[in-house]
Amino acid sequence: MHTIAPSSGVTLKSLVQQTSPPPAQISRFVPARLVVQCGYRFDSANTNASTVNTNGIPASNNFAGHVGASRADWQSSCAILASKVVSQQQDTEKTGGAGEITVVNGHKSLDLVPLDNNLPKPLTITDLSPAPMHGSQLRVAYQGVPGAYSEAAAGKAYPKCEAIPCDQFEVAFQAVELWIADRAVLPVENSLGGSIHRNYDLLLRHRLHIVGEVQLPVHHCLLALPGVRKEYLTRVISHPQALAQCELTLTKLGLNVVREAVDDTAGAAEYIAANNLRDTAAIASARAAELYGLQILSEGIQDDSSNVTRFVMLAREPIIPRTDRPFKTSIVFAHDKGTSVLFKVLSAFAFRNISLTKIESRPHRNRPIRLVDDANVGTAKHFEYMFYVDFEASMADVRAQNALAEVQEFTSFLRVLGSYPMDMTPWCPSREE
Ligand SMILES: O=C(O)C(=O)C[C@]1(C(=O)O)C=C[C@@H](O)C=C1
Repeated sequence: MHTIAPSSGVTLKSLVQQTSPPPAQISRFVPARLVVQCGYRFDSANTNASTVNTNGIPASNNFAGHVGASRADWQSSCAILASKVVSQQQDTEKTGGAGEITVVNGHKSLDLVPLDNNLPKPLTITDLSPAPMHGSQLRVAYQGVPGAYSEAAAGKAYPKCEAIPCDQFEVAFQAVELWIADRAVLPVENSLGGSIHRNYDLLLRHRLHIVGEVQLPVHHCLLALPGVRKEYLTRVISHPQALAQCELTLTKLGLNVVREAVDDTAGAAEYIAANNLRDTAAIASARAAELYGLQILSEGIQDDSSNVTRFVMLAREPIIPRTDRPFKTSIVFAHDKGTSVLFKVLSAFAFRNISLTKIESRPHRNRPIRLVDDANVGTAKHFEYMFYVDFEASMADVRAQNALAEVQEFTSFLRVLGSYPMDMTPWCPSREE
């Protein structure tokens, strides 16, 4: 796998104003984490998504339909984002607090840091120009910086790909929608930390299709600058999932440290190196240690040696489902009125001997609460959900088609997110990341 730099030099302003070609050189000051506050709706019609046709593939797959109503919508979204990004950069410049982690939208974010290496920089929303250079290699977007587990997952899913780092999950989705990348590889769940809810929400909001899955053994290390001893540490930083996956081990190590969340594991390592932080350690991969010149203080610090993260591969087009190898299908649906709807939906699979591998519920964004009046006891507030279900069958299998036809009768909304080959790679601890 190769990594490439995102299409450099395209400022958000130039994208919005459609002016002259981008400058060849961008500033060496790159945001370790440029936090873009994506409060806009990219495609408001998404939750009324596609209908299911006879082979189970969502009928609507028109590119223009993916990117909001028009290019003007996209540009005005960019203009709003541009002003937020610029004002945020100015704030950061004013405070100039390298070494400090600030809180933005409830998340810790890292300040601008000078960086002098040749590693590809993560795509930010400002890089999303729909004029990619198209080589022969598959371009695969992932969230994080080089050395992130997601980069390893991209390489496992597409061994000869060009991996494109993105600073947020949202940007990875948009990179595919805007043809900057051909695929995105994003984590959806971990065996210790559970679901990555953000990606479930984004799967619904965007119109990409799941075309595969890949499971990556995740082997965490505690990293610090060369010469730093564990006793000197006052803080451990990492992705919230990585902190969760090492929670018990960190306590057992007896470190007197605060734990702080950042956007990705390798980004934490990069941040320590860039700011020469001798009191801070990162939880990240051995590859991140190598890339950012850190030493490994402890290896295998995840609470379970068989720690594994499941990633999905996303594309603009669905793949044609087959029956000659094990397939999985992912759907999302919302309740219709009536009783025992969830039971009825799950029964549609049980009666056909189709195994469910996962069920996840998320708040129904358009209708989070339903009020039910009872004359005797008052008004009850019921939470409304979107249910995500994975089941072990291909949409080419008539059992799955019949099950979904039945599910459609009980639900107000149903979308097939993808029907794709299951990752059947045998468990092999020696190939841990
Ligand atoms: O931070 C990284 O290195 C990532 O690739 C993200 C991520 C995640 O989102 O779960 C991926 C795998 C591990 O579970 C920990 C973190």
